Amino acid sequence: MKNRSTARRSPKKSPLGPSQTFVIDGLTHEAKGVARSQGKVVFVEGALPGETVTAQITKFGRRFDEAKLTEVLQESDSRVTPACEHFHSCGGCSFQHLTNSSQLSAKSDWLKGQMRRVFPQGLLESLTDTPLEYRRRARISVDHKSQALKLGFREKNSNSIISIDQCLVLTRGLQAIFSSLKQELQGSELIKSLGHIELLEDTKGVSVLLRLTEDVVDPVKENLGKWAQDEQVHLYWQAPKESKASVAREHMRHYDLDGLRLYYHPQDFIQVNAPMNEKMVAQALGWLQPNQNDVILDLFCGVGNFSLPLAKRAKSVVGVEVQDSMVQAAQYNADINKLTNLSFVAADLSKPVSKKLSAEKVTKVLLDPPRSGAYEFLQSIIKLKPKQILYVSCSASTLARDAEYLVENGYKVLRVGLMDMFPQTSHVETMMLLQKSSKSKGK
Ligand SMILES: C[S@@+](CC[C@H](N)C(=O)[O-])C[C@H]1O[C@@H](n2cnc3c(N)ncnc32)[C@H](O)[C@@H]1O
Ligand code: SF4
Repeated sequence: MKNRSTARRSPKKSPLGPSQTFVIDGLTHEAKGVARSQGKVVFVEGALPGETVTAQITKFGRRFDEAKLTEVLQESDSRVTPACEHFHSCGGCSFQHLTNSSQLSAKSDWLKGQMRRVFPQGLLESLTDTPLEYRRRARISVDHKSQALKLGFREKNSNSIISIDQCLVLTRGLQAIFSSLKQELQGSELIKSLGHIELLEDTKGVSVLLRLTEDVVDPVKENLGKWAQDEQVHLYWQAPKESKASVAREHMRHYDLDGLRLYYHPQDFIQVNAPMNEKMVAQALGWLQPNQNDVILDLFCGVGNFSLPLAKRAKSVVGVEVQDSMVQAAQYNADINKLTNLSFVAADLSKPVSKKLSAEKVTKVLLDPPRSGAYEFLQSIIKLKPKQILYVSCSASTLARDAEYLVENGYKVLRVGLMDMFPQTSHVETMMLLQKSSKSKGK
């Protein structure tokens, strides 16, 4: 089976051209306005459909050019003043100049386009929650090149770090800790030994992980320890040679979901938007309708975010995950929540899995792969002949590719839902329910 590529070639860099006027008639999913000039497409960052703007070409390409917005001559009704003062320079958000409803319709139009082959007539459902203060995890970069302390995020279209004072998509708890930490680190010796900082907020509280690039003497650590005590924050230190911080069982993090408690290492994957995660898991349960006859495979299961809620309702669940440590955390979560119909397997799903994943016939499969999708494992899923497949995806293009393969192999797309897990950014989370069509029984 050949992996079908979804990549697009970028145009070559060129010096700025003269300012030109463009009429914008579309929007890419990365929030670039689309214009046409002398038969060629031009992407204008920051411009919106319906607007007339002036912009300078920054990159000339064979198929399309890219331009930098200089002035909006005629403004769209969907344009708003970005809530965050860093929006124009920070690479974290791309949609803050659009009203929330226009962001959602732009994402929805884009998703419909991606789904046109597998769900041509289908009505897209959508799940939303608060547009700001939703991120419970952030990775803060540290700039060592500048004299003044620079803690922040990557600049738009660049690798440079810009200093951030307040990030409005972070939970309130993380916003407060970020500014307090920034103050605390002013003039601290620690800065020169810091790779990056990870902020995290969950049911247990707020924590700060410091990735060290060189060893630090105890008094320096103790100073920050005092700050952490005052702020009631848990500190984790990742030593220079560690690929993951060493964390004792009692210092594992946890979050609550569906009446369950899920433990995880502070550097394990968890869904970053807690309210949306609750809604997403509830929707997955509503669409998949697990019942006492169901044997369910939860692929790319992490620490059991879907597996445990499914196991509360199904006959049995098997979770599969590549990282051994997450498999152990997932098994611990099953045990501590007293779920005995749930087991976990460590396996790399980008390769054929030699072991049998379930002793019983699998009736339903849930999969939630990383951005690259699950193309390599689709054949194995088809062989299991599940009645239903629920695909959760953070990349609509790989989802569309994988869904096409499943449709070619006897599945029908019943429902597609957009989940606005990352408001203000161009990222879209999607859920798709597929059912084995009755015609494909022999396959
Ligand atoms: C998008 S996360 C979803 C995790 C979980 N379903 C959740 O909701 O928290 C994808 C997960 O797939 C795992 N993963 C990535 N590549 C994998 C592979 N090749 N085989 C199995 N698991 C993989 C990651 O470690 C991560 O836990
Ligand atoms: S990621 Fe944070 S700092 Fe950056 S633009 Fe978005 S809200 Fe502002």
